[in-house]
Amino acid sequence: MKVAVLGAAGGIGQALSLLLKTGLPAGSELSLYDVAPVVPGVAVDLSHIPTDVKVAGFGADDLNKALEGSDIVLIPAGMPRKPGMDRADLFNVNAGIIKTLAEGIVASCPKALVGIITNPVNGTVPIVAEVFKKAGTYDAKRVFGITTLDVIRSEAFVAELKGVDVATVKVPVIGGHSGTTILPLLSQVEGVSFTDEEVAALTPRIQNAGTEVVNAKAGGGSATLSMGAAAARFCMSLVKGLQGEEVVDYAYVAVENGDAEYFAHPVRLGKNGVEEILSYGELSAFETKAKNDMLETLKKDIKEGVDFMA
Ligand SMILES: NC(=O)C1=CN([C@@H]2O[C@H](COP(=O)(O)OP(=O)(O)OC[C@H]3O[C@@H](n4cnc5c(N)ncnc54)[C@H](O)[C@@H]3O)[C@@H](O)[C@H]2O)C=CC1
Ligand SMILES: O=C([O-])CC(=O)C(=O)O
Repeated sequence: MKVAVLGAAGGIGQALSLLLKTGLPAGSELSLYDVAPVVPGVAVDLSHIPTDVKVAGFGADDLNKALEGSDIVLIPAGMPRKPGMDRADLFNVNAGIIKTLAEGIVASCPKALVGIITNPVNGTVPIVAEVFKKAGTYDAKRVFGITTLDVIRSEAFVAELKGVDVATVKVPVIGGHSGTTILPLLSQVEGVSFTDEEVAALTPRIQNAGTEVVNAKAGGGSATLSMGAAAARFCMSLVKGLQGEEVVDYAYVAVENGDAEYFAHPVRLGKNGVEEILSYGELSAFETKAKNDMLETLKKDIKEGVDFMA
C-alpha cells in the first residue's frame, strides 16, 4: 500500500503523516510531497520512528516521483484561514494549487483514491473531478472530499454534552464542509435524545467549530491536529476498503440525482473506492429545513469549482 500526502510539511500534513507512519499496515510506503524545502527533513524525522512503514520526502520538482504507484493520495496542500475569513475566501489561492496537484495525479497515478482536505472543500472537489474529466481519467468512485472532521467534532461535542462514552457515539454528518452546509443529523444519534433547544445550539456549534479553532489560534492558522486525526481515520477506512473489508464512512462525493452534484453521504467503501452511496435516512423537520436552506449556498460553491475549470 502506498499513500502520498501532498502538502506534507504543513500543519495538517505533518500531523497526518505522523499518524500514518504509526498507523498504516506493515509494509506500506508513505510518500511526502511539499513545495516547502523542509519536506525531506520531515521524512527523515519520521523515518526514525520504528514502524514497518517506509517514508520518503519529495520537494517541489518531484511531484511525479512522489505520486508514482500511489494507491491513496491525500491533499492538505494550500492556505488556511485567518480570523475574519470564510473558507470561500481561500478559493482564489487554493484552486490553482489543487488543479496542479490533480494534473500530477492524472500523469502519475490516475487509479489512486484521492482524498481532498484543501479548502474550500465544497469547491476544490469539483476542480479535481473536472481535471480528471478533461484528462479522461475520471472515476467518481475514487474522489472524496474529507468531511471526517465534522464527524469527529460531532462525536466529541455530543459525548461532552450528554456525558456518555465518546467511543460509543456515532453522528451522521451530511451536506458540504462550510458553515450551514455542514448538517449533523442529531435526530439519528442512537442512545441519546436532544431537546429542541439542544439541537438549536449544538447544530451551529458543529457548523462553526472550524471558526472556533481559527479564532482561538488568533491568526496562527486553523485546525491541524484534529484534522490530522480526522484524515488519518478516513485514510484507514480507505485502506480497509482496498484490503477487501466492508467499511461505511462519511465523505463528500459526487451523487447522481442527489440533493446537489456533490454531497456528503454515508458510503460503503471497497476495492474500487465508493462501492455504494447509501441513503442518509429520514431527517427531522429541523434537519429538512436546514438542508433545504443551505442547498443554494452549496450549489453556488460547487459551481465556482466547475466554472474554474471551464
Ligand atoms: N477539510 C477540512 O476539514 C479541513 C481543511 N483544512 C484546509 O487544509 C489546508 C491546509 O491547512 P494547514 O495544513 O493548516 O496549512 P499550512 O499552511 O500549515 O500547510 C499547507 C502546506 O501546503 C503546502 N503547499 C502550498 N502549495 C503547495 C503545492 N502547490 N504543492 C504542495 N504543497 C503545497 C505549503 O508549503 C504548506 O506546507 C487549508 O486549505 C485549510 O483550510 C483545514 C482544516 C480542516
Ligand atoms: O475552518 C477552517 O478554515 C478549517 C476547517 O475546514 C475546519 O476546521 O473545519
